[in-house]
Amino acid sequence: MDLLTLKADTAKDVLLSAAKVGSLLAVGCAGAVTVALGYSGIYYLWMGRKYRKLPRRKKWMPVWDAFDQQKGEEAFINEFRDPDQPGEFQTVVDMGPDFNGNRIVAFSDPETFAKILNDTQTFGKAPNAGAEELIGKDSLVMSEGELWARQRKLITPVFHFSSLKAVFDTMVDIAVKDADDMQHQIETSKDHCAIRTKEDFNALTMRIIIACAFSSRFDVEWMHRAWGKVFHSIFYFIGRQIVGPLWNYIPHKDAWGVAAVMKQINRKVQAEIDTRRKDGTDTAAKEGEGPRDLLDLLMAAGDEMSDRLMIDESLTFLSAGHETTSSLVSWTMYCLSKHPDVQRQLQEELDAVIGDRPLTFDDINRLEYMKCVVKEVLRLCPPAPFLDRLAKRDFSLNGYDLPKGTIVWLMFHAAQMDERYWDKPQEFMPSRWAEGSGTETAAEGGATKALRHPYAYLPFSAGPRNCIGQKFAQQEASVILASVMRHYDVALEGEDKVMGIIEATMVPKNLSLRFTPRGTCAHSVASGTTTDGGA
Ligand code: HEM
Repeated sequence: MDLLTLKADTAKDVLLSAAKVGSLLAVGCAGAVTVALGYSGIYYLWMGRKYRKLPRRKKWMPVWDAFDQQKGEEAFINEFRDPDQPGEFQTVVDMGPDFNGNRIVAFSDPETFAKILNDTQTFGKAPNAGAEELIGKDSLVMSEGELWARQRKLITPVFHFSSLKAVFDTMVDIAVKDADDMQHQIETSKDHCAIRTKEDFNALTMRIIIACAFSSRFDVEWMHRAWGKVFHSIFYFIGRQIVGPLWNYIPHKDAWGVAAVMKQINRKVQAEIDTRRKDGTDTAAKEGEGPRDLLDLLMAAGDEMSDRLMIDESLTFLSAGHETTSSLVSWTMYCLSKHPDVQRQLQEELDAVIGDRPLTFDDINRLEYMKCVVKEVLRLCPPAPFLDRLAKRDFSLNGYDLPKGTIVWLMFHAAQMDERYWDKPQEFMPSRWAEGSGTETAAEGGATKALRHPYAYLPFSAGPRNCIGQKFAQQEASVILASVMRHYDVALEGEDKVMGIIEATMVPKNLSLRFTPRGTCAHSVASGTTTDGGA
């Protein structure tokens, strides 16, 4: 009996002590969190005084935009319009704090873009924990300083003219096969049309990058679904910024789910590189037996590149190489569906330049009107509407002295829509790019109109860190457009509910397009908005 009482007393004591320790820990943690929050608050207010002279955005916290995706990119940039001159944009706006506490300041004028993009000592890449994990912090896109410079030098030849020429036939084969699939759908559907959405163009550009960069060695359907999961999950990237690596262990599809998919993608790319090493195909490419694809070129680029870097660059090709181009193709098809006369002019050019024979590499350069159409789409609906940079030291811009740690946003889309630099910026006018129209920038070899500024048009950014894959993307978009538009008309399916929203790029939400053989569908090319320049 005594023994039992003793045992019960001991158990009670243990429970009481555990409860005491527990409450002490809870109080300790709460205290630590309060002190940390208090300290951050004071620090934030202290730093905030450095931004007080800046014009503030009406809705101050950019954080809410991430949760408020439905309003679309156009509504977002319209908030920056100058209230007194609605055709122009405010050149500088204090956006408020980012998720990690850094203050965001948005700039919208070309002069400032030029200063920021060419000063890599002051403005570095902005931190993006999720993206770093996805494509590696040492990859060309994410790295900085000497590591970046070395990689840029090594990778530049991968996108040389000769490489683009080498992958041209592969691009054409895949685009033609897709156009043939459309024909099959048209013949078998009761409406005699083929329907395409943004997802379909996404699968197509994924197929092309997997063929050009990895000799079709990955399962396209799987890769398309896997990247789709990652890109559609904005909360993964927000969660990683706020919570850090612990976010990857939270049992939710936008946390652990995305982290697991990214690991699988990584493993597949690693396995492909290992296989090439084992089979000796990397050595064959190095010894001049002819590289088959972009990964071979990368592996032949030099022994300086570790396996890890090779994987990171391959992941960059896969991610940057399909989502951006599919946005460009989707937006172009959308604009053509809204402007039947532009569509007709493009088709007439395709007939005149290519006729009935297969598309060749030289044709792409001769399709002048198509180039104008693509340039205009990149101005009006840019897949990369803005960029961010982190200030590595104190800086002065637009008459404001701002501190190290500021995140600067470069609002390319705003400058591309600003009346100070563009005639009727709201209108889709491919003809503004025609030679002799006076609107080409100096960088493109044309005359610079007083109205224009070379940094008022930056779909691929500019300066040392401009897009290395821009020629590849333009070639790919041209091949797809030529292969489809020479045979089919495009029209919107149903009402126009399309709006640009930001995922990994700016994508057309609610896009559904109807393709019919040329001239067979009265409402496709014969109706709709009528002018090059219509609203
Ligand atoms: C329409 C298609 C594309 C658009 C609009 C686009 C846009 C951009 C932009 C704006 C940047 C600058 C990013 C920054 O500085 O933060 C960039 C960088 C980059 N892009 Fe593209 N891109 C496209 C297609 C491609 C393709 C097809 C590839 C590769 C296959 C590619 C690979 C890269 C790489 C590696 C960088 C980083 C360059 C560096 O930091 O040195 N891009 N792109």
